[in-house]
Amino acid sequence: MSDPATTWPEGVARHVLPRSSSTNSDALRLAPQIEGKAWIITHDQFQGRGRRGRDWEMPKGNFAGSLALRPDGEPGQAALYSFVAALALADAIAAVAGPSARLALKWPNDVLLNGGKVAGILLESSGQAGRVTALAVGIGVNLFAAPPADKSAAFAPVSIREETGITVSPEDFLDQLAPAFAEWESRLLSEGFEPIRKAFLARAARLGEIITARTGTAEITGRFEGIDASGALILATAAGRQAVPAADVFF
Ligand SMILES: O=C(O)CCCC[C@@H]1SC[C@@H]2NC(=O)N[C@@H]21
Repeated sequence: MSDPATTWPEGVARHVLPRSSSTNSDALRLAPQIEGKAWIITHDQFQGRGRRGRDWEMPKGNFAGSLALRPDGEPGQAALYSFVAALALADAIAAVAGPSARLALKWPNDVLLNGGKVAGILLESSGQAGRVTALAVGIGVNLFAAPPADKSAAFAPVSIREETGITVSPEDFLDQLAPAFAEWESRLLSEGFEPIRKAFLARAARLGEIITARTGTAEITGRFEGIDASGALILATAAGRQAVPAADVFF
C-alpha cells in the first residue's frame, strides 16, 4: 500500500516554471481556466509578494509555490484556507526536517523552525458579487537559505538546510505539501473549521502568554487566549477580550 502522506492528490495538476514574477499571479490567472486545482511552483521567483505589502525574497533553492483554487464561497470561508495551509506546511516541514526540528505556528500563518521564520503564506483572491471565484494559496519556504533579515519583521528568517543540515528540492517538498494540504482541506470541507482551529492551537507558539499584535493603526498587547470561529486572534487585554482579525504578532 502506498504511504498516504506522499500520494499525490487526485484531480490536482502540477506545473513547474523555470521563472515567474510571482506564482500567486500565475495561480490567479490560471484559476478561472481549470476544472480542479493546480499547484504552480517556480525555481526563480523575482517579484514575490509577502503579507502586508512586503516583498518576499527567494534565494536560489528555496520553495515558492501557489495552489490555484476555485472555491466559489464567501471571503470569510476562503480566508480559512490560510490555517489549512499552515497545518499542511507544518506537516510537510516536519516530514523533511526530521525529529529534531522544533516547529511552531505563529498566528495567523507563519511557520517557525527553532524560533525563526522558515515559511510564510499569502492568500490572494479575485471574485464578484461577494463570492471568491479564484484563490491563490501562496507559500514560500526557506528550504536552502534564509533571505537577509528585514528590520520590520517580527522574526529572523531561518532555513531548513541551515538549521538541520538537510537539503530538499522544491519538487520533493511539494510531494509532501500537496497531500498534506489535500488532507487538511478535506477535513475543513467535511467537518468545518473546528478541527482545524483546534489543530492550529495545539501547535501555536506562545498560547496563553502575553503577546503584541500590530494592526498597522494600533498595537494591542494581551494574553493569547486562542482564535475564534472566523480565525481572528483572541487577546485578553486590560480593556477586556479583543478579537483581532488581521495583524502582525510580536512575542
Ligand atoms: O509575508 C509572508 O510571510 C508571506 C510570504 C508568501 C510568499 C509566497 S512565495 C509563493 C507565492 N508567490 C508570491 O508572490 N508570494 C507567495
